[in-house]
Amino acid sequence: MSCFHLENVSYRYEKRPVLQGIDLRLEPGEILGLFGHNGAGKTTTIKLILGLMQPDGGALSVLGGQAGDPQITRHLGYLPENVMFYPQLTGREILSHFARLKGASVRQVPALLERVGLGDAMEARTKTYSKGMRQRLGLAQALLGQPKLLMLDEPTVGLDPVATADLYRLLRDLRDMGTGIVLCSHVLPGVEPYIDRAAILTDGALQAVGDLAALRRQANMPVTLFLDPVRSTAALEAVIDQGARGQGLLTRADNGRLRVEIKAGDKMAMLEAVLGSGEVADISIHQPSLEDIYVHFIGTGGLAHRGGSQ
Ligand SMILES: Nc1ncnc2c1ncn2[C@@H]1O[C@H](COP(=O)(O)OP(=O)(O)OP(=O)(O)O)[C@@H](O)[C@H]1O
Repeated sequence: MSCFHLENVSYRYEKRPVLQGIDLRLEPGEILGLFGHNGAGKTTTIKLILGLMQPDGGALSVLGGQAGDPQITRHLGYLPENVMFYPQLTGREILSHFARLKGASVRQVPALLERVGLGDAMEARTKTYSKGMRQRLGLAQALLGQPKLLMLDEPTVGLDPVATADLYRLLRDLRDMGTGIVLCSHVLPGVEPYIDRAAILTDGALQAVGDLAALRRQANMPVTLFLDPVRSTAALEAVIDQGARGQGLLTRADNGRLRVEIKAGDKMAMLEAVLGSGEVADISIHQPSLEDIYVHFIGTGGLAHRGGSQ
């Protein structure tokens, strides 16, 4: 049973379409990164899955049932982008309150607070919490009742690098125990090793979905080779020109190294030609990163998207 399945889903606020033809599925034990610029439609997608709104078109199922059904909702965990808590209550009191609202056992509260690193602060009022501590409390709230589907909106905002790494480790553990996780963000650096698949959303439409290898294929971006010559960059360049067989590669000498951009499918043939020549002392290969791919799909309109159409 999928954690959720959106088929050709669309949604409009008043008359303005904000999601169009969204096909997206999440399986248990998988972390999906949902990436997009401000206003791309990430939060709207999550709200539909939570059942807070109904799609205007298409079909949506959540944990095999209907979004918004209380029997389904109790198995969902959600960390909103901006978490606010009653300042006069302690972390333990707040989490206990949310546990009662969710119909989850209050007995799990201390262990959950320990798990998110708030064990020592659980009896302190949240007005004394730092932003990162409030974010951790929000995460504990999302983890109440061992959700089968966990959705996190910008979960690393306010976390320092150590806390961010802790969060990703925790998400991995949950994933390994079978939880389906959606991680919404526009902060891409560092997230790549922790997600199984990424979905890239712009202006309410999915541009690409898949694991990193699939996204690289879809983006069809060049691979960059950095080559250190044995004798001279000119001699090495001649080898590359020959290996390229007139394909006109983008080659640039940089600090005594050659930088070559080549289609992914031509990479191995070029490497063989270069290695066989005896002209290369060292090679490093740069594959497009998730960030490169994101920028590719967001396109040159990336800056124009900042702030969305809000
Ligand atoms: N309540 C609302 N009424 C009208 N339009 C809305 C409402 N909420 C969101 N929108 C619009 O819907 C579009 C998608 O918004 P959404 O919040 O889903 O984007 P997002 O990808 O989560 O953005 P961000 O990264 O800034 O949180 C935006 O253009 C936004 O202005």
